[in-house]
Amino acid sequence: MADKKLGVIADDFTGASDIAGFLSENGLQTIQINGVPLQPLPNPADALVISLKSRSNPPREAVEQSLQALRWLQKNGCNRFYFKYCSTFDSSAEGNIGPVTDALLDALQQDFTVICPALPINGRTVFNGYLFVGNLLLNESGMQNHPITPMKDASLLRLMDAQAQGKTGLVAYPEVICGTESIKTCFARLKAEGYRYAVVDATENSQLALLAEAVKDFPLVTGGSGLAAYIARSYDRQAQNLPALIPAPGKTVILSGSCSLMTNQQVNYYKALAPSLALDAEQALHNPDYGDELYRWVLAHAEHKPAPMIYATVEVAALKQIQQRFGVAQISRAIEEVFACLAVKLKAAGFTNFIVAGGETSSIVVQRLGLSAFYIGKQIAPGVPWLKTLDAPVFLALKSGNFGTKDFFEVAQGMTL
Ligand SMILES: Nc1ncnc2c1ncn2[C@@H]1O[C@H](COP(=O)(O)OP(=O)(O)OP(=O)(O)O)[C@@H](O)[C@H]1O
Ligand SMILES: O=C(O)[C@@H](O)C(=O)CO
Repeated sequence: MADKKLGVIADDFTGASDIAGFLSENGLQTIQINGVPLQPLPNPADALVISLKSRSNPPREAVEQSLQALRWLQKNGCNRFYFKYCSTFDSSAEGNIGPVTDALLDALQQDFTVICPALPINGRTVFNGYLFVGNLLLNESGMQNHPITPMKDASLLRLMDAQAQGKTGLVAYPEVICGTESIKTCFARLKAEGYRYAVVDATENSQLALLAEAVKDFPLVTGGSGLAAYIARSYDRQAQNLPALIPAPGKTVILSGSCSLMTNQQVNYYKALAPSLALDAEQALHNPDYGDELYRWVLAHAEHKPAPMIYATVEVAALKQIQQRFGVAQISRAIEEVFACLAVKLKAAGFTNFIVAGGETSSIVVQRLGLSAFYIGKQIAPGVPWLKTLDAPVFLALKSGNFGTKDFFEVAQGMTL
């Protein structure tokens, strides 16, 4: 077990840094990589996390990218794999989680795996196969209004049945709490009955610890970052001391492209502390000079402490209006594009610390910054570590939409050296 190198395929960049943060905090030397590299990584690691931007892609593209990632991880010594998706099971109408899971199972010549998005520390729990956010069902939690992947059903069994080739069964709470052997017996029964995936209930970390033990010999596990933390613990490494990876003081910017409930609170809180500018959706779509205008505004406020913020974040009613007016895909892409161009210009102007909110937004920003890979630093909030690029003093915090408390942007900057 201890000699198995873990290869993670994450379907977005905030999700990748989420799992990388938990692996690292629980003792695994972890490197997060931007996409599928062209060459091997020289740096030693217990876990390699490939960040893809495949969550909202057409399923065929997501499958292709995930298989490329798998092949690269295999070539680079990984012999145990984790498909990381969102703890709120974010998937498009067609759904990518099912097809990618099927493709990875086939490539690894396996016929069974688990589905476990639970992340209790951030309020994501699974009971009787239903996914909860706090005490609300997923489809009543605000996630039903997600800009790109609205989640209208909380049943993980139904969601998987709609997306995947095989049958999905359940390992229910009473069987989980009986312990690892009980979970393994359920797996054996489900396999014998022709099920290909087992949704596993988990309402607390203690159940994730039992599950981590039960999947010890699985070549492929799928889930959120909660289970991964316990898989890392089972490697029995010493937890790492990470203070060196807190960013040095430097020019900092906050780019918020998330419209989640929590990001709305974080943006509102931060607006009272620092210069902030709302990104205008229409300008993003129609004004080719808009990125330059935002760039000049950020430069004019570069010395302010705490750092300036550009935000596209709006509440759900405004978001719906904007989407109806311009089209969901068009406006999402246009806004992401503006953030990406802005980040590139700011890096060229000497900005070193980027705090980005939103998975799609973070993914495009990091892709365009062209940073190859990252060491994992301290967690600012559960699931959001500071990242430092392998080869330059550039630091990133990639915040998943609903992660962090309302003072997240302030707390992140308070951690600089
Ligand atoms: N004002 C807006 N109008 C329309 N679309 C917007 C607006 N602001 C942001 N968006 C788009 O909404 C999407 C938000 O997705 P993103 O993944 O970045 O955030 P999130 O879903 O909250 O984060 P996560 O996936 O980490 O939970 C992006 O494509 C972004 O461009
Ligand atoms: O699992 C989560 O909630 C996050 O890491 C994520 O994937 C958000 O994009």
